[in-house]
Amino acid sequence: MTVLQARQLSVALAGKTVVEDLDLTLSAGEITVLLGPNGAGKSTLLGGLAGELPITGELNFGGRPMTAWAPGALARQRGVMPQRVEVNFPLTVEEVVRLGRTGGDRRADEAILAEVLSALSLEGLRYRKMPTLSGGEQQRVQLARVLAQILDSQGPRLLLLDECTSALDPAHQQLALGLVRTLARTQGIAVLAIVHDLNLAAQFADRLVVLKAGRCVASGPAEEVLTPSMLASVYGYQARVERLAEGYSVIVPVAGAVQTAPVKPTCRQAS
Ligand SMILES: Nc1ncnc2c1ncn2[C@@H]1O[C@H](COP(=O)(O)OP(=O)(O)OP(=O)(O)O)[C@@H](O)[C@H]1O
Repeated sequence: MTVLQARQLSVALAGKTVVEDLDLTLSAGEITVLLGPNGAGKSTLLGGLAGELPITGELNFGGRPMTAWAPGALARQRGVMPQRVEVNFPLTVEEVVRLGRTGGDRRADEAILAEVLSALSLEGLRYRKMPTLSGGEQQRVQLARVLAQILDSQGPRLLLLDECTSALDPAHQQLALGLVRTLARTQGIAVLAIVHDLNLAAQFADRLVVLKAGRCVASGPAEEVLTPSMLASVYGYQARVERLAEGYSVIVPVAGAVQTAPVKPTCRQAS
């Protein structure tokens, strides 16, 4: 089932069109990973889909134009995790996760709070103040907040995740993306996630969309899209793609392909 459909979508930033003419379909239960080099327009696209940046073109969510949705309803159906969230107020972990709840049924709020804290190994940090947490701990709290926002809603649901595992150690990356995948599958949530780690993308994506200079240059299943020629042409990255028995691929940099500029001494040597 299609949850989000964009046709000929363009997104502008500071008066400049950064993402251009993009067609995108996100389906219930699927994780679509958005790849592309730094500055390709990935966060800008997410900002456009999240309603934070001006767009042109067609954007439908749950079969209705995005603009037809009331803000309160959208908040229960669409969770957005930006790349950087700084919490400088002395809020506790549980207070931040509660921010994701729009209010209503208190018993449901408590149950969801306990569920997401447990699923992201945050129970022991529940009463800690945010500014005292490490970067990875804070990132897990932000993911918990976004999940708590939409978990018990009915109807079409969408998660937009901008590098939600960039600060996590490998075990917590597996925990977080494994949880997102399980929730997507069991609750029919459509997920669009920006992931720079190609191995995580290969492991967790049902579909990849590759952006370069604001345009989609490839899309499809990882085994079709993640090829040495795509990595070379899009990233200028020389790598092998090895298929594992587990059913996904790992990307291995080609030895000796790293180009480094010679470093010239800029300081005069002390004589
Ligand atoms: N506030 C801004 N004003 C003007 N240009 C901006 C602004 N923010 C970002 N840009 C530019 O827009 C382009 C796209 O940025 P965007 O953050 O969408 O890229 P990205 O693909 O998410 O990159 P990264 O992988 O580095 O996070 C970049 O060239 C960036 O320099």
